[in-house]
Amino acid sequence: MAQMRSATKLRQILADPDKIAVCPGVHDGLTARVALHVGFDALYMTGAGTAASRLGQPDLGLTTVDDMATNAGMIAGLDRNVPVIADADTGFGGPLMVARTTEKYILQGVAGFHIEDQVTTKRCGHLMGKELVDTATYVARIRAAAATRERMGSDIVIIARTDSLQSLGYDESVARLRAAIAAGADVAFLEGMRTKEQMAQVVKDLAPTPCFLNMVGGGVTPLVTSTEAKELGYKIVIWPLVGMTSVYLGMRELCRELKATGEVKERYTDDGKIDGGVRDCFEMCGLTACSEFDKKMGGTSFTSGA
Ligand SMILES: C[C@](O)(C(=O)O)[C@H](CC(=O)O)C(=O)O
Repeated sequence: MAQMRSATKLRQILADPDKIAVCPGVHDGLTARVALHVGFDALYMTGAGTAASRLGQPDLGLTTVDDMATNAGMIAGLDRNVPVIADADTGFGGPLMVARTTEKYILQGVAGFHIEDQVTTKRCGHLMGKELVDTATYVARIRAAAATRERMGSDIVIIARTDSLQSLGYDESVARLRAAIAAGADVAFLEGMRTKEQMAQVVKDLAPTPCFLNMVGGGVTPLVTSTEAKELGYKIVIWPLVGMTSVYLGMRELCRELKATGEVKERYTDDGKIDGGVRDCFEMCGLTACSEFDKKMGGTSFTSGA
């Protein structure tokens, strides 16, 4: 049976008045596997986490389109039933480059992606000193993405992000989002909101276009629960740093333990099993499914178990 495209699935969530896509941020195969295992309807591939995990660098526009598209595609391929929304930063250049970016994201099986109006040497939306391109340049990026979607017969969800709140204020940001919607964006993302009033207002001002909410721990936007986000009218809420923060804290804890004591003690579940040991991690990544597939296909690598 043909599988429904992940973008179509994401569109169904957007169209369902009872639903909101709650997306943990993931940045690699393992963080994506954990999020899938816990059971989310959609995932978010964070650019910040991709820069940190693949390059060991902060979110300053250092990743290339191939860093991002390859990472997004690997994550999207782990479970094609779960749509992946991926960060596409500025689209990585002018209209021609944005078209290439869009094509790559579509071919990688990404369900939705966001493009913003920062200059190419962008930075995290929650840092100070962001610089913007003008509205015409921004709209050309969105138009190029929409034209590429059309040319490829794709229904990938285009999310227009604006970073203009910081320097140009609310009214100009809403005007930019309206212009992006007119150019073919499906979803609006006002980055760096500072008050709950703004968070409520933008949903009303842009209705019926669905809105996207970014919950960054330690960022400038007040954090609300996913239930509150839904009550405010948001259709997608991302928690982009879930993967990056947990790897950072977990890695730091175990490194400190090893440095201080010369060993890392086993962790146990409540029922006394080793937690997070080698077998657990491999199972998380599909060990049993791999060995069963091999056997079913007539392979012999796992006849004596694994
Ligand atoms: C959403 C975001 O684009 C990301 O890369 O995950 C970042 C998150 C971050 O750097 O804190 C952003 O908000 O710019």
